[in-house]
Amino acid sequence: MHPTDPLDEARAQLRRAIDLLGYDDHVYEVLASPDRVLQVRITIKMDDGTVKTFLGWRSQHNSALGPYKGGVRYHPNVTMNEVIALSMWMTWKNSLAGLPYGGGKGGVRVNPKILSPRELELLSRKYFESISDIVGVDQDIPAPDVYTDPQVMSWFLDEYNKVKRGQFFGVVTGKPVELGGLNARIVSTGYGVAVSTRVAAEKFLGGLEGRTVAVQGYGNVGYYAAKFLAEMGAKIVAVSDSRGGVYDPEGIDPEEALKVKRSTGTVANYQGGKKISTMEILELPVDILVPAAIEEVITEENADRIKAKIISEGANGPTTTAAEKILVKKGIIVLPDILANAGGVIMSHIEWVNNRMGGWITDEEALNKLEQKMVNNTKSVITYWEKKLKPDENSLRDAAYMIAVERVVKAMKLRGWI
Ligand SMILES: NC(=O)C1=CN([C@@H]2O[C@H](COP(=O)(O)OP(=O)(O)OC[C@H]3O[C@@H](n4cnc5c(N)ncnc54)[C@H](O)[C@@H]3O)[C@@H](O)[C@H]2O)C=CC1
Ligand SMILES: O=C(O)CCC(=O)C(=O)O
Repeated sequence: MHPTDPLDEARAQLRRAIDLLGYDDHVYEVLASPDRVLQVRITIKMDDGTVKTFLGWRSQHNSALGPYKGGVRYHPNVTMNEVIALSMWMTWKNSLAGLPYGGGKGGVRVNPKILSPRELELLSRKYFESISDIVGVDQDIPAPDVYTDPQVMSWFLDEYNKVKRGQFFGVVTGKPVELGGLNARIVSTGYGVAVSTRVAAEKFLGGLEGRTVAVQGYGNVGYYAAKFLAEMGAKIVAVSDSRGGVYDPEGIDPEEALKVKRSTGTVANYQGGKKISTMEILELPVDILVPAAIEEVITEENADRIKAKIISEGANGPTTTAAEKILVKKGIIVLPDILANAGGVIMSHIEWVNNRMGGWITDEEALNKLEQKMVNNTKSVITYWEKKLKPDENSLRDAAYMIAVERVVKAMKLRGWI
């Protein structure tokens, strides 16, 4: 599925940061592998009476800064190495965001779209029961990722509370409001992408007003990124999902595109404009490109044909290391995933703190906090890049990684681990 193993990509990024920071090889060795990966077998009885087995994983990469934190992905192609890579990216994302969390991630190799609601519930409960010994409010806190949502989080929470015989509402985030979640969590990753993009557009494009945007992937992150970017004055001209996309230079209404996706299964049926493939969307003549679907879509093969001036990574790992070298040469600004899509986990942290305090923060307060953090973090990464690196040789990812890795290494040293 991936041109290269995502774990190789994650390690190449780490290697680069370690070299730029001038750290010894042993620091790379410590961080190149997760602390622990648990593989679980999930067997369920399907509605038709057959018995099916699925594999799942929870990878805990590093906990120097705090409990492991990161989402759970349900996808037919997910692999253990992908989950490990995603958990490593969580370590850097949480560190860069200044959150008191380490990095973790989970995955189940399944196509949830073909499961009945009962089958999905059983699978979710069994997965969480199987990992319940290594997760916990102060240990490892899962959340939603691709094809998991607040309902799945509710089953996770309930299963954990049954197994542990208690009321541990902070064991997962991204829950429905009735179970201690925040409505703001749903919009938070896409909102964060939009805020970070706005800051970058102000700096590099003279503003966001009227700037054209293409969004690949129209799920939680892609839709809300499109919605908020449009509200901030940008013009959405292309959207796509796994079944295809649409390009209309006259502009696309994000709400209408969502309605079309909900009623027909894909945004490709949006009326007007022209149909495009989900890979063609990456090469359109737009100001801003938001990959918000899966890993490794911007590669050595297509990087040279990318015309956007800013790429804002809603997805985790959409750009390969080889592709990024080409983009840097072309002067394209890449807002790296660990910066641009941190809004979700920042909001998760607000939810977790609120659960632990028995608090009642409002969505408005939570979104204001999120906006502030995204603005400050984006500005800090850009300033670091301008002051300490060579913008014609180094990417913003280099700057983001250096800040993030340095914090983790300092914490490991303080704790006497290295
Ligand atoms: N949900 C969250 O809070 C966060 C998600 N992310 C990342 O954002 C990305 C998207 O996640 P969500 O929006 O949560 O997932 P989602 O399940 O809500 O949506 C995924 C979207 O991607 C599309 N898609 C799947 N395969 C595709 C392909 N090959 N080409 C084009 N589109 C494809 C799907 O049709 C769907 O529209 C993932 O990389 C995820 O790890 C990152 C940070 C937080
Ligand atoms: O909110 C969380 O903890 C999960 C976020 C996540 O999985 C991600 O940022 O990729």
